[in-house]
Amino acid sequence: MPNYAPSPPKARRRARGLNAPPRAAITRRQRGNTPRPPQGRDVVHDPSKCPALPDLRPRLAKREGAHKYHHGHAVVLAGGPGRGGAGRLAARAALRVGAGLVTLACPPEALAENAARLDAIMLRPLADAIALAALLEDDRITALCLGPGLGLGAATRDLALTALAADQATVLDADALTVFAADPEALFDRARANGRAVLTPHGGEFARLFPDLACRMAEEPMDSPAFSKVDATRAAAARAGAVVLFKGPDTVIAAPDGQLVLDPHHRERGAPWLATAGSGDVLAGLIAGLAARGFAPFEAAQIGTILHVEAARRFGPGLIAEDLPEQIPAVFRDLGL
Ligand SMILES: NC(=O)C1=CN([C@@H]2O[C@H](COP(=O)(O)OP(=O)(O)OC[C@H]3O[C@@H](n4cnc5c(N)ncnc54)[C@H](O)[C@@H]3O)[C@@H](O)[C@H]2O)[C@@H](O)CC1
Ligand SMILES: Nc1ncnc2c1ncn2[C@@H]1O[C@H](COP(=O)(O)OP(=O)(O)O)[C@@H](O)[C@H]1O
Repeated sequence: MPNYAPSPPKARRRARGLNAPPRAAITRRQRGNTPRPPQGRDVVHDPSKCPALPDLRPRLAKREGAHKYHHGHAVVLAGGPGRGGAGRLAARAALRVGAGLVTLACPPEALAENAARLDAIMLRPLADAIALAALLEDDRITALCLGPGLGLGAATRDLALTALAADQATVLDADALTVFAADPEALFDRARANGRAVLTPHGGEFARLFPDLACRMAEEPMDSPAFSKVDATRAAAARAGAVVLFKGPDTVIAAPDGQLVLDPHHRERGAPWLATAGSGDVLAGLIAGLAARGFAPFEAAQIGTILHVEAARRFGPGLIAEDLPEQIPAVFRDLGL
């Protein structure tokens, strides 16, 4: 059971290392005497106005006269019987965000369960990594999402490595990250070669893939400035050769080339109702859907994060993960699409 009693300062700092609070809550002493302002390629959006969204309006709109394949085909891998909910949430999000087609690929024994739950989302049996490699030879498939509900066995590892050997943009989340805890370099080698991967860890997953960076974030600064979530995310992206979206109330997104954005919402426009099971699966699906539509991985991660928070804020209290994809049409309407 989590302990909500006031914690002693050291334990509180350690907790912050894995899921840092907004920087406003970090004292000057914790940051060290020379906090590093955003520099170089850092981009920090206006938190209250989300200026990125109006700019994106024409690009998020569906082109007149285009057919479904012009908007890309996202494939989401789902888990076995009884474990398909996470994949279905991701697939629903990918479809709502505008991918022209979305296919849920699941172990053959889970077909009946998924068939009973899906209509607009297509369904396909996928036995193993060999079958995935064959599926991804179809170059009309433009993005892949895997991890939610997949489990922590060798099969998930094989699926992730196979996905990254293909040409599609690939979003890896949840079990597809945790399964590499013992040898993250195996994941990073393939992600670097792929060049179009997005990793979406929460604090626990980040610490499994980048334990040294998580430890540095948790350390009390002595003589040098504190190592922040921004620093850690940038270092992680460079190491992994992938876009890293480090989730939380203060989401940070970094690309391997040093580009970095903070979630524009995290201070004035927070969405604490997002702390609910499955909301991360929806985010992974939104990013995959946007990547399928042709957005570059770093951009898909940014836009997906913004739409995710806007959808949560639009629904408000009582939000559960299923509600998020259903809010996307309203968010699009708010944008004037
Ligand atoms: N509706 C569904 O079908 C859902 C399925 N899910 C799937 O269930 C499987 C296992 O999920 P788990 O929740 O057990 O795995 P997690 O890796 O999320 O949680 C395991 C442990 O990690 C730590 N942790 C979790 N979130 C953290 C955070 N933000 N910061 C720091 N530490 C954190 C906690 O100690 C937790 O006990 C995954 O495949 C996942 O995709 C979940 O996404 C929830 C919803
Ligand atoms: N307190 C919070 N405020 C805002 N967003 C949050 C908060 N807690 C979690 N989130 C967001 O909710 C999502 C949770 O994802 P994740 O931890 O992967 O959950 P799950 O595995 O259950 O899907 C992430 O996008 C994260 O940024």
